[in-house]
Amino acid sequence: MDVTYREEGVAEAASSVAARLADAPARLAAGEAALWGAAAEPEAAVRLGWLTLPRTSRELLPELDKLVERVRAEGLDHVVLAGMGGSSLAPEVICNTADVPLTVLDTTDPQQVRRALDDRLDRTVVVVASKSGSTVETDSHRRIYEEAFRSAGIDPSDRIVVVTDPGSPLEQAAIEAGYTIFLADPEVGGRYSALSAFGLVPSALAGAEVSELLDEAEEMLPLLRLTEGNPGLALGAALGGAALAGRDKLILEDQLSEINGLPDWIEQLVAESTGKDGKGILPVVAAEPTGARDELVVAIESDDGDVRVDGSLGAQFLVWEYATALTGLVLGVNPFDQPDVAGAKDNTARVLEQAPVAAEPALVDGPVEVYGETHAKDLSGVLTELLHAVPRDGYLAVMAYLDRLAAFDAPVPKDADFEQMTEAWTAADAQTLRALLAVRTERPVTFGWGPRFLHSTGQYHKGGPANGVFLQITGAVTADVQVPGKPYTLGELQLAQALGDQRALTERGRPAIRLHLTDRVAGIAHLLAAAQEV
Ligand SMILES: O=P(O)(O)OC[C@H]1O[C@H](O)[C@H](O)[C@@H](O)[C@@H]1O
Repeated sequence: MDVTYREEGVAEAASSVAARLADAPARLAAGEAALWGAAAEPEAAVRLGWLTLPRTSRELLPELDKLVERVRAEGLDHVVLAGMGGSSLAPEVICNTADVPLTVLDTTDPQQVRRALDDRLDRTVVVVASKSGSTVETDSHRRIYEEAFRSAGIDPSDRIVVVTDPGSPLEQAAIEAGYTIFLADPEVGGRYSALSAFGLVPSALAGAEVSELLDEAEEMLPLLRLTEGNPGLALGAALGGAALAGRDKLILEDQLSEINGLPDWIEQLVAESTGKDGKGILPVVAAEPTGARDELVVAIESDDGDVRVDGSLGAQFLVWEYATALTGLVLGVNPFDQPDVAGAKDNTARVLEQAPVAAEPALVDGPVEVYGETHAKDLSGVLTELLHAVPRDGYLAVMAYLDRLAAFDAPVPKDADFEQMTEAWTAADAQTLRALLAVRTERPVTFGWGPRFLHSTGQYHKGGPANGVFLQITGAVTADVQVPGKPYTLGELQLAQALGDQRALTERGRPAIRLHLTDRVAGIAHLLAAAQEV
């Protein structure tokens, strides 16, 4: 694994924190929880298990091999993973990189959940992954799949595999239901769990060679003890040193990498670990560098950045975790907690408990309703206003509570080639808004699918520097899905999550506008057209 500084400023920034990090490798190797200060010590004391996962996770392999064999023998070839944040981001990268199919359910969008349910239920195995065992999205997916299996005459205990921490409410429910259970190491936090049962179980079921990941990570262990030639130290010093020097927007480039989708995983790790106490590093995924003075560009396997990081996927996981833990040390934050995630969750619960109040939109422009404080007269005016509201050192976050696969439903001309298909998908994709707005501002524009991002950048939005401006997108639900045993549907939960987060943001004085698409397809087209008029 190699970490190369390609720019003088980075080398200087890294060396400016070298003294502070000098004894960190030895103290980390000794598992010293006091490294991050007295306030963080109790949490750190039960959060350093990731340092030994390349060895300890091998215990899982025999049991996992047996499960994979059984599932194959039964002809179950559709693997669905229900899990949020740390419980699904690593398997997503592992499976994309290994080119094995995995359906990730980290959404409350009824349309997207229906897609998964309608896909080969008779050949589906579902991994329900939740460390805490109490995450509402994952609990809903479990209930929905249990009912779907039963209605199809399938015994859920033949099809549901649970990954959770010992003693969680999910473990209890799984024991009662007779599900196959993999217990994870409770001394590993969610976003540091790539090489634990959370990363390995779904990936192995989907067909990835997970023991190779452990080999790749294990090769790093001796290097991570060194003060010279330690890739984790080199990366942590660059991230932390650059952030202290004002370069706290981390542009992640992976266009030329054979690892597929690592920036989404890094995004959660860095945003949740550093974005708190008004400090932190904002990861920016899928964006072009703009050359702004607060940017640090890290490129995976390419020369397109200020820092170049080369290495296998298993090595990348461990080295980024190590680097992030050190970055927390440099910034003076606890890299193992997520103090501002709970607020949005509490607000969601409150919204669900209240009788629905029909709020009046501030403005309606075609199929798009605008909620929140605005003086604009139309949609492009709203977008202009938001862009102008971004502070000099700030960012705009676009958050779409929609079906992330909907763009692929866009009609493509008959006999279309790949380029024409891509054009049709891009024109129907909410993500395109990010790129359209990015060319109209000097500041970074991020994009997240809701509620997925709530378990990732959501922490930074609320806990990090107060310089974000927020644009939510929600959409009308035409075919909702009831959550069995709960008084709400997925559509209601999804909207409550958006409203809950909007409240959490506005309570902190952050500008937050919600655009509601009364017709999803027409709404996206209208919104993208409006962005082009800005
Ligand atoms: O694995 P779970 O307990 O379901 O948690 C899933 C996610 O929930 C929260 O949002 C945390 O902030 C994340 O770090 C975590 O990965």
